[in-house]
Amino acid sequence: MKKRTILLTGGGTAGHVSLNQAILPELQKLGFNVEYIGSKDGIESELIPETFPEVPYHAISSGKLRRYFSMKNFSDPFRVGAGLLQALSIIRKTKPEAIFSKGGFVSVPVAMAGKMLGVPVIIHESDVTPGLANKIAMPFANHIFTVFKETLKHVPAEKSTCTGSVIRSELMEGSAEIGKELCHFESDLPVLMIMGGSQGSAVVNEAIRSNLPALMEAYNVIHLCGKGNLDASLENLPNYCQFEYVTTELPHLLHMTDFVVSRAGSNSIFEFLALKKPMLLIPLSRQKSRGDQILNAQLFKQQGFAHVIEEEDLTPENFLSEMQKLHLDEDLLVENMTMAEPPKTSSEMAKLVIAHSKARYIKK
Ligand SMILES: CC(=O)N[C@H]1[C@@H](OP(=O)(O)OP(=O)(O)OC[C@H]2O[C@@H](n3ccc(=O)[nH]c3=O)[C@H](O)[C@@H]2O)O[C@H](CO)[C@@H](O)[C@@H]1O
Repeated sequence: MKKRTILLTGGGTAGHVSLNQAILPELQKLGFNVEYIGSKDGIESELIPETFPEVPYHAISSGKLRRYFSMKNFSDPFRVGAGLLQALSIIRKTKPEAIFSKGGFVSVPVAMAGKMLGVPVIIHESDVTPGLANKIAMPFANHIFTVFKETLKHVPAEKSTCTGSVIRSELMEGSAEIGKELCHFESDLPVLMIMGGSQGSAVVNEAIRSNLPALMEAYNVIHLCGKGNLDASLENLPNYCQFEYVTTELPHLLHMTDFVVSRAGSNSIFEFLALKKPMLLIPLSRQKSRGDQILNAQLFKQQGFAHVIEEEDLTPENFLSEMQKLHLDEDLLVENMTMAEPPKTSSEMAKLVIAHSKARYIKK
C-alpha cells in the first residue's frame, strides 16, 4: 500500500527549520512519507538534504515580505506568485494528508496552496508574537500550535492550541567527552557557550571578542559566531574555540557547557532550558525586529530561567559584570529550570500533527 504523505515547509533561518528536523523522523516512524517544500537558497536547502538525504526536497521561488520600503518589494510579489503555482503543482502530485508549516516567507504560498486544494494546513509559531509570514498564512490554516501560552492572545483562539516547546531528541543525548575532543581545551575552567542565533550576531560577537582576554581567564569559550564571522587572528588560543555553525557537534558542545550567552530566539532558549544551562540573553533589538526576542527573553526572566541585558544597554564593561551576576545566580537559575514544564518530545509533536491531518489514525 502506498504510504500517506505529510508535507513540511518552513525556512529562511534555522529557527524556522529545527522543529521540522525534530518531527520529520518521527513522522517517518509513524509510517508516513515525508516531503519538504523550501526555498532555493535558504538554510533549509542545506539542512534538510544534508540531514535527510532520502526526503524529496522541492525548492520553490520565494520572496521576502517586508514591512519597509525596498525596490525588491516590486519584484518579490511575482516570486511569491511563482512559488504559489509551484506549490499547487507539488501538492497536486504528492496529495498530502497535511501541510505542517514552521513559518518563514517560503511557507506563505505553500499554506495558501494547501487551503486552495483542501489540504489541512497546520502552522507552528514559536515566538510570543507571530512573525509576519505566519500572520499572513493564518487565515489559510486549519490549526495553529504555539509554544508560549501568551501567544494565544495574538492568534485566532478557536483554532489554536499551546503545546509548549519541542526539543530535537539528539540534543539531549550529547557527550561532554566528545565535546572536549572537538574543542581541545587545555584547562578545566567552566565552559561558556556563545550563540548569536542561527546566523550569528555582530553585537554578541563584538561583546565577546572585546572581552576575550578577561573571559579566557575565567572560562573555556565556545563561540558559535555565524557564517562568515570567524576571526583568523583568534585561531589557536588555548581557551577559545570558534565555529561558524555546528550541526552534529551541537549536542556534544551543549553537554560540556556550564553557562550560555545568547540571542533570544525561541528554539535556542528552550533548548538551553531543557538542558538547564544558566543563560544571559541579549535579545535582538526593536530597531532590527518586531521585538519578539525581547518578549521571549522577558518571559524567561520573569520565570527565573535567564538573566537579560538589552542590546542598547550593552557595553564591554557591563557585559563582564553581567557574567559575574549570572555566575552568582547559577544555583537558583538551575533550580528554577528544574521546576519548568518539560518539553514535548518530537514523537508527541508528530502525533499532534497527525491528529490534525486527514489521517486521523496512527499505525501502532
Ligand atoms: C534574526 C531572526 O529573524 N531571528 C529569528 C529566528 O532566529 P534563529 O533562526 O536564530 O532561531 P532560534 O534561535 O529560534 O533557533 C536557532 C536554531 O539553530 C540551532 N543552531 C544554532 C547555531 C548553530 O551553530 N547550530 C545550530 O544548530 C539552534 O540549536 C536552534 O535550534 O527565528 C526565531 C524563531 O522563530 C526567532 O525567535 C528569531 O527572532
